[in-house]
Amino acid sequence: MAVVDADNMSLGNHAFCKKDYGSAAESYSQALESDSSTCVMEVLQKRCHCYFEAGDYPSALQDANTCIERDPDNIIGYILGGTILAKMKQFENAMGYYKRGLEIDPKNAKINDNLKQLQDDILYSYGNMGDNSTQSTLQMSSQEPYPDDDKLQKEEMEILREWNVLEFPSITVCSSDPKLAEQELSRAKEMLKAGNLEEVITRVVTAVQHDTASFDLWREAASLLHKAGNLKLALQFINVIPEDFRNNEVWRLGGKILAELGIPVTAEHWFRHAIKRNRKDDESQMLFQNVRVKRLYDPLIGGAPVQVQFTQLGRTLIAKEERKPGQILFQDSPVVLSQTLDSMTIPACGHCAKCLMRPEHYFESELLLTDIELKEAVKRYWPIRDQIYCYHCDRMKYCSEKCRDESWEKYHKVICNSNNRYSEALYKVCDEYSTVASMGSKVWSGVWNASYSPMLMAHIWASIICEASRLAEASGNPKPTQAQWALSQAPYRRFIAYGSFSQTKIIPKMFKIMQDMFHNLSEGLSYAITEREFDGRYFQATCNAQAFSDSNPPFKSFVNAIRKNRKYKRIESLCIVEPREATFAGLFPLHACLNHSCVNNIEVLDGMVDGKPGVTVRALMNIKPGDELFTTYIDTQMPKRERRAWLFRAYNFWCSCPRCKFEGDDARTCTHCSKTAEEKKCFPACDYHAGMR
Ligand SMILES: C[S@@+](CC[C@H](N)C(=O)[O-])C[C@H]1O[C@@H](n2cnc3c(N)ncnc32)[C@H](O)[C@@H]1O
Repeated sequence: MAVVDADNMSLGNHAFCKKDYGSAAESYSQALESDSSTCVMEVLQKRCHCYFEAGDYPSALQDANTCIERDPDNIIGYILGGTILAKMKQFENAMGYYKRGLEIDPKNAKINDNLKQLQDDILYSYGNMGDNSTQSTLQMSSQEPYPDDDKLQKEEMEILREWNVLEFPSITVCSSDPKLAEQELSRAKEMLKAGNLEEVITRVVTAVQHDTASFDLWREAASLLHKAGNLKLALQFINVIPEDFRNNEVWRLGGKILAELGIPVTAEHWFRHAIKRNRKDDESQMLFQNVRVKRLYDPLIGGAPVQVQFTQLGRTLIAKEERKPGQILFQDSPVVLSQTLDSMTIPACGHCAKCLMRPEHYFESELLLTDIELKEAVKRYWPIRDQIYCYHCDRMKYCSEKCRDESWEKYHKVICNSNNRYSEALYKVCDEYSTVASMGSKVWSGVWNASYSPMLMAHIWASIICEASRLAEASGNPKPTQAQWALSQAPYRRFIAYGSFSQTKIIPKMFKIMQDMFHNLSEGLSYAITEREFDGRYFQATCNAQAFSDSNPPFKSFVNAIRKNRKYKRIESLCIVEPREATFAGLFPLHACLNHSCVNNIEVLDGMVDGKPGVTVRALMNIKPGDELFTTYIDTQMPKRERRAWLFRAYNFWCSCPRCKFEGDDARTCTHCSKTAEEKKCFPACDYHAGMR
C-alpha cells in the first residue's frame, strides 16, 4: 500500500493515544504534505479529531469539509461536520450535515443517535438563553418621529387653527366658586350616565366658568366632553392647560382626542409627552402605536378587507369582513427582494423575480436536438423570456431593460462589482454557499446561519444609499442631509428589527464584509454599518422575509398548453418532474404584519401582483370580522417542544397559541383526552380543543 508518510503518521497516532492533540495534529499535517495516497482521508479524519479535541473547531470543520469535498459520499465527513457544528452551537447547520449523511445511509445509528442528542441540545440551549421571556413589543417599538413629521404636524396645526380649537373657549368667566364648579361637574357626570349629551356640555361649561384657574377642572371637563363625543370642544378645553401644567393624564387625553379627530402626528406628539412623564404608561404606548399603524398602513391596504392594529403581539392584521376557506384576503408586493442562495443557479429576473427558465434548463440538450416533436412543442408553447445582463457585470440577470435600469438606479449601482471593489467578497461567499448547498446541506459555516440570502441585507442598505443620494442630488446637496438619510430609511421602519442576541459575534465575517462594502462608496458616500445597524437589519431580513416564486413560470405555461393539445400527450409524459423554481426572499409590508400561530387560519401563496411576482394571502378557515389573521412561520408538523424552540430561536418569542397551550409534547397526543390523532392530522385530537380555536 502506498502510504502517506508513514513515520509522521505513526508519530501522530502515538501522540493521539497520549492525548497530545497539538503534536498529533502537527504530525498528521506533515504526513499530509506528502499527499500520496488512499490514506489521505484517514489522516484528515484523524487530524480533524485532534483539532476537535483541542477545541480548534474552525480547523476541525475545514478538515471535515475537505473530506466531503474529496468524497461527497463520505459519511464520516458528515458525522464529523455535524458534531463540530453542534459543539459550536450552530445547531441548524449541524442538522444539515446529519441530514445529508442520512440521505447516504438512512439507518446510520451514529447519526440517528447524534440527531437525538442534537434535539436535546437545542432544547437545552433555548432553556438557557438567559431572559427567555418573549420581548415586550411595546418596549421594543420606536416612538421616534418619522421623517417629515414636523411638516405634517405644521399642516395639522393649520387644520386645528381653521377649526378654532387652539383658542381659549368662548366662556363667560363668572365669580370664582370652586364648590359650585364641582357641583356642576357632578351633574355633568350624571347627565353623561343618563345619555343627555347636550346637558353634559352645558354643565361642563358652567363648571369651568366658576373656576377657570383650576387645571384639574379643565381636564375633568375635557374628559367629560370627550366622552360625550364633543371632540373639538374637548380639545379646546385641554389646550387651555399650559404645557408646564400638563401631567401624564392630560397629555394622554389630548392624544386620544386628537387621534379621534384624525390628527395623527400631533396625537403621537401628545402621547409621546404622556409616556415621557410615565414610562410605565402602557395605555399611552399602545394608543401611540395604534395611531401610528393606522396612518402608516391605511394607505397600503387599499380595498382589502383587513386592517392593521397594534396588540400585545405588536402589529397585527385583523379581518374586516367574513372570508370562507380559499377566499383571498389581500395581496402584497415586496419593497425589497433577493434570490435565495440555494436557488441562484436557476435563471430569474433579479429585480422583479420573474422566472427566466428556458427549455434547455429543463430538457437534456440531446433530447431537445433529436426529439422533433419536443422541439416543435417547445417552439410553440414555451414562452421565451428575455434574459438581459447588467451593463457592467455578469452577476445580475433581468427580464427587461426596464427592470435592469430600475435595479441599477434603486440599488445595484452601489453593489455592482464594477463600482464597488468590496462587493466581490460578498459574491464570493454567496458562490461558496451554492457549492456547499449543492452538497445537500444548507451550511455556510462560520459566515452565515440563515437560509435567507445576506444579499437581502445588502439590497436594503444599497437601496437606502441610492435613495438618499437621489434625494441629495434632487435638492442640489453634495451629500445627503440627515433628514434625507432618515427619509430613505423610512420604508424599512415598517419591519420589526430586533432579536435576542447579537449576530455580529456569530457571523463576524459577514459583518466585516458589509462594513467594508458600504464604508467607502463612490462620490464620497459612506454608510456606517455599526453592530446595532447590522443586528437590526439581520433580524429585519430573517424575521420578516417571506420566500416566494413566480407563480406563472414558463414551465407551467408550457405544460398547461401541451395538456390542451392531445397531439402532445407523449411530451406531457416528459414533463412529469416539476423543475425547482427560483426562490426569492422579500420584505412585504402588509404581509409582515402577520403573526404566527401553530393553528394558522390563513396561508401565503405565490401570486401575481400588478403583473409581477408577489404574495397572495388566502383564508384557510372561516374568518369572521374582527378575527386576527395568523400565518405560520415554521413547519407545524413538528412536535410542540421543537416548534416552540425554533420560534424562540428564530423569531424571539415563545408561542402561546391554542395548540402550544394544550397540545402535549407529542404532536399527535391531546393533553386533554390523551387521544391520539389520526396519522397526518396532528391536532386537534378532541372536540374540546377544536372549540378552543
Ligand atoms: C413578521 S413580524 C410580525 C409582525 C409583528 N408583530 C410586528 O409588530 O411587526 C414577526 C415578529 O412578530 C412577533 N410575533 C409573531 N407572532 C407572534 C406570537 N404568536 N407571539 C408573540 N410574538 C409574535 C415576534 O416578535 C416576531 O419576531
